[in-house]
Amino acid sequence: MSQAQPINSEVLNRPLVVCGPSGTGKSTLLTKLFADHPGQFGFSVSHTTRNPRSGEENGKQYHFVTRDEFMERVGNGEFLEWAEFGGNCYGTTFAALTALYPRRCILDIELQGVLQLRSKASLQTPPLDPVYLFLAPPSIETLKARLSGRGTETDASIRKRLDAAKAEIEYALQGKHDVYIVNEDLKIAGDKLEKVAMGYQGWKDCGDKLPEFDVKELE
Ligand SMILES: Nc1ncnc2c1ncn2[C@@H]1O[C@H](COP(=O)(O)OP(=O)(O)OP(=O)(O)O)[C@@H](O)[C@H]1O
Repeated sequence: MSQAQPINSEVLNRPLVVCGPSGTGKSTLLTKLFADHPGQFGFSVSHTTRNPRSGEENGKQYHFVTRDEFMERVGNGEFLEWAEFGGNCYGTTFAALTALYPRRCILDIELQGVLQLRSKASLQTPPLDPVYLFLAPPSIETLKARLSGRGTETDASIRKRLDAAKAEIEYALQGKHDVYIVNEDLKIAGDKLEKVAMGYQGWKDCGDKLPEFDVKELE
């Protein structure tokens, strides 16, 4: 990707929401994007009710809060998305996003978070206008191979991820994202992600057509 292409500065104010099934390659591609553009992008610091682990600092890895404080913030409508896992609450506040300015905020959130963000973003003052990007595997077979090939998951965890992948792909097939990128070749997908994330000219139309997935293969 040529660095000489003009950057559309308006689009950089729009949070970039990177969606896609676990194992598609989100972390791989985002790590490269951040390394290629230091200081350009920011990840928000989430709130959690879980206890800090040794070495964790309040405000750095997480904002550590009590359940009462968390629920008060929920009641105040401060979260763009939140969920409870394993007895603890985790969530992203709108304030955590705006704190990143002028860096472009990148969110890597799951379907539940995307749905919450969709219903709340336009109600903010000023309204948030996220760009929703779906990173797709080239096929379900490849997704399964990448998940098991990573060597980080137990069989149970792979099963859970494939169930979630089914919902993610079914939602993507409804055509609700702004851009779709198929991660077949890392270099090609990385160049497209860079174009979208940097708001380079033509970013809206650089995406791919979704492969014809048979989601039954995920059952
Ligand atoms: N284009 C590609 N070609 C071949 N292998 C790839 C490609 N993209 C990613 N991989 C490999 O697939 C595996 C899954 O990638 P990665 O961990 O980035 O997925 P992820 O979407 O971030 O998953 P999670 O949401 O679980 O963190 C990794 O082992 C990675 O090296």
